[in-house]
Amino acid sequence: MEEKVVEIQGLMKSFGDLDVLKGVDLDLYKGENLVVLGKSGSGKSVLIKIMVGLLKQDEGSMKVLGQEVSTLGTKALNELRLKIGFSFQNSALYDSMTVRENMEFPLVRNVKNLTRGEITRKIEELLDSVGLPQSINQMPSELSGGQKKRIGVARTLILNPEIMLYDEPTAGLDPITCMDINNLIVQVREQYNTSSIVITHDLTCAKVTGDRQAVLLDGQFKAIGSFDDVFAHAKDGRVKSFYDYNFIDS
Ligand SMILES: Nc1ncnc2c1ncn2[C@@H]1O[C@H](COP(=O)(O)OP(=O)(O)OP(=O)(O)O)[C@@H](O)[C@H]1O
Repeated sequence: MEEKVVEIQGLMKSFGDLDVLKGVDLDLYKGENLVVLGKSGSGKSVLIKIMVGLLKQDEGSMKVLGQEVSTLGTKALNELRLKIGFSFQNSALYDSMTVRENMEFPLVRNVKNLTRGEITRKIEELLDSVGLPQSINQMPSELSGGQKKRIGVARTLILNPEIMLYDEPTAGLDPITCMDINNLIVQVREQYNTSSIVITHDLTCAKVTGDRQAVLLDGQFKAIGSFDDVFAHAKDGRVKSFYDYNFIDS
């Protein structure tokens, strides 16, 4: 049987009168790229925050790597978070640090007893994987938006996460750079054997990167499956309209 790295069952979360998650069920399998689609305000970030223990659900279960997140204490939660790589929408590089310093930062903070040589080798290997070995001494301000995203992904990978979370990875990029980032997401899974959740509004990104698509609508996943199953044969009008309103270059 396929191993589940995330298991979500009956998850509910409200803020006052606002019911955001109304019984969410979803599994992420080891080694898969799962795309989460949903319009703005549908609860995608709330779901991710519950996954990394920044918010607690009202009801239901969120198991990550076999552990019920809401029951974890600070130490166990910090250990779990180290296994989850979060690639932010704006790439979240420190502007005052070079690429090398940006990459070193999570390593020095979280991994003890690494020699200078080991740190440099690791940084060079990852910059190579994202196709930017020459950028090591550059400042973020000298990089394009797409290059910053690549460095952001490389920095996230430096702690060998088991799960990658990509938040709007192609937002604000031109179509060719979007394709580069989509291909990078596919490559990362193959090269590092990560399991990933890709949050996006971009259906081309969804199609290229996702093994499965999950559409969050009205507080629940209304459709989960392959791109064609979810969209080509969409029965729910709201899932279909999500497709119809997006440009797709297929
Ligand atoms: N801490 C909070 N307190 C109160 N309401 C919140 C809180 N966090 C989120 N919400 C509300 O929950 C709803 C879902 O928000 P969420 O950020 O998950 O949306 P999203 O799907 O990630 O949207 P986007 O695509 O725009 O990022 C929104 O109506 C938001 O205002």
